[in-house]
Amino acid sequence: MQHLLTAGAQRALKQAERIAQSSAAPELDACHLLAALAFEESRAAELLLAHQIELAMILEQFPIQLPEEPANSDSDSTNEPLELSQALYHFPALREILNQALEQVSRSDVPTEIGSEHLLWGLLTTAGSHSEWLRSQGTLTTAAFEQNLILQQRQSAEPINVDFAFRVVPTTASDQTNTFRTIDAAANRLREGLRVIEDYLRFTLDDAHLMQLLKNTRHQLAEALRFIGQDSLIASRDTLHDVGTSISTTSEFERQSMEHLLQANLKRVQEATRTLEEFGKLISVEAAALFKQMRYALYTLEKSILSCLHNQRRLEDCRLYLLVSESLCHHGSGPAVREALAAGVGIVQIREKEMTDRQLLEHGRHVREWTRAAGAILIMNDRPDLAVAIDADGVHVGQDELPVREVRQIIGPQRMIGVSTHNIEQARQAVLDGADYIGVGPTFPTTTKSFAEHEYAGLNFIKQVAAEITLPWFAIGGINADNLCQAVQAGAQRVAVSSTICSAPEPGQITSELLSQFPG
Ligand SMILES: Cc1ncc(COP(=O)(O)OP(=O)(O)O)c(N)n1
Ligand SMILES: Cc1ncsc1CCOP(=O)(O)O
Ligand SMILES: [Mg+2]
Repeated sequence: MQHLLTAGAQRALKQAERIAQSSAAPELDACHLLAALAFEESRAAELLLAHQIELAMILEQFPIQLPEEPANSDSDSTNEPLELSQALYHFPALREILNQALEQVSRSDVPTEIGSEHLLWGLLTTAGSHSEWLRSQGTLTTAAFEQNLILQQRQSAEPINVDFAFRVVPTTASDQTNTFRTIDAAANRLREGLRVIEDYLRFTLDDAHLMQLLKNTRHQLAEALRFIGQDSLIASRDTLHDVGTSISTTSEFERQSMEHLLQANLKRVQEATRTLEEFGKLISVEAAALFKQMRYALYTLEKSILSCLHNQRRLEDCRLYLLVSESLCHHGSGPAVREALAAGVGIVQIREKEMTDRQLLEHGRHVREWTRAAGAILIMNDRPDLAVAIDADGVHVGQDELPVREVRQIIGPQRMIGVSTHNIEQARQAVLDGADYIGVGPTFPTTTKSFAEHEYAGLNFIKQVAAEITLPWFAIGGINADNLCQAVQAGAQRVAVSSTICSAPEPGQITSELLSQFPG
């Protein structure tokens, strides 16, 4: 069977060769490929960034010198398919890495070409200083990597491709100066806008995860500007004669709220990256590619920040989340749900594993009536289709169930999506995927759902999430009136329980007891 390499993987291999040459290395080795993967716009680069590994860190660690000249797009043409056997022949020093990449591809249940992400997998799983270093950095582990790989494959994101074919290099001195001048102004706008957003994330939202993502964008800007040339930018700057500095609209000085200010700056940075990308194409394709990556990252960041604010408002009064299962309730789920609602539960999930669809539909419609009457939120577990059928407010999905983007297609833009998470990487990913809230656990041992011993995320996971995520989240798993205070002390502002309320002889009374333990 033939195994082909994607255009991205081919580009990375060729770039690795160029890096080995410019570094005056006796031969191509793994660290050159690592730098090439981070350098090239590729799925591997996205994965590295997702795990907080940047090109600058690689350059600091390994004796690498990047080529001064950008890659020549003609000689690096990647239109010809490249077979693995050819790659093994041309790059014998990378044989083990290519073989590992092939092994990872063979695990996929759909026919897949060997992409840059598989080369990165090869780097991570072959022995050497490159893999030792990779594992010691950021959050990259083989498990986390595989998880992300699956997510990337599921999302099958189109590779971001800058339109190199239309590259027109400015020829006159005046065109060159004006191009650098435009880039300089846009870079300053971007830097300033990023700073405003960062300060908002730091002092108002207090979200360390989103702040880190924004910081990554700032580093990327510095990296991209290296391809442009700082000296040319400064030399071309002419603020005194910039007609834009004297034109201002009153709207520039009006900010009705903190959120308005935030949104204006989110738009500002996106516009600036677009200008950088377009004018950057005239100077450096590498820089243009990085600007494009940044623009996409900023769209995702905007969505994550705004969704965080929106969902904080939606779940403001929800401290206690009840997962109701008929089999756990002594007197039937009806009395349990109604009593818990009367005592102040703000959100109810229908979690039934045994009911037929017809039963679920009928039961769901009843719970919908009770929750609506109480002004509470109703979530359907596992089943986006039934969430729509009973007009629930949302659906909750686990790590092995439909991903957020598929669920969104089924339930529409208004309903909420909750995602279960069992470690910090999953929690960060759920925020970026567009979850409206996350379940965080299991916190304590539980008999309601089986977990292997090692799967107990415990209070440490609660602490990690509390330290960096402000999208609403619920600590879950084995929480009762005796241990709830430990979850709260670890940083949980919201908790989800099932058996503690369902199996209680007086569900209303235990609900009040749990609620009374939240501060304020
Ligand atoms: C709020 C909340 N958090 C976590 C879960 C668990 O979901 P999942 O992992 O899909 O397991 P099941 O509940 O479906 O068995 C949840 N349901 N709710
Ligand atoms: C569904 C689920 N997901 C993580 S822990 C858990 C069980 C929650 O039930 P209980 O509150 O009875 O432990
Ligand atoms: Mg589930």
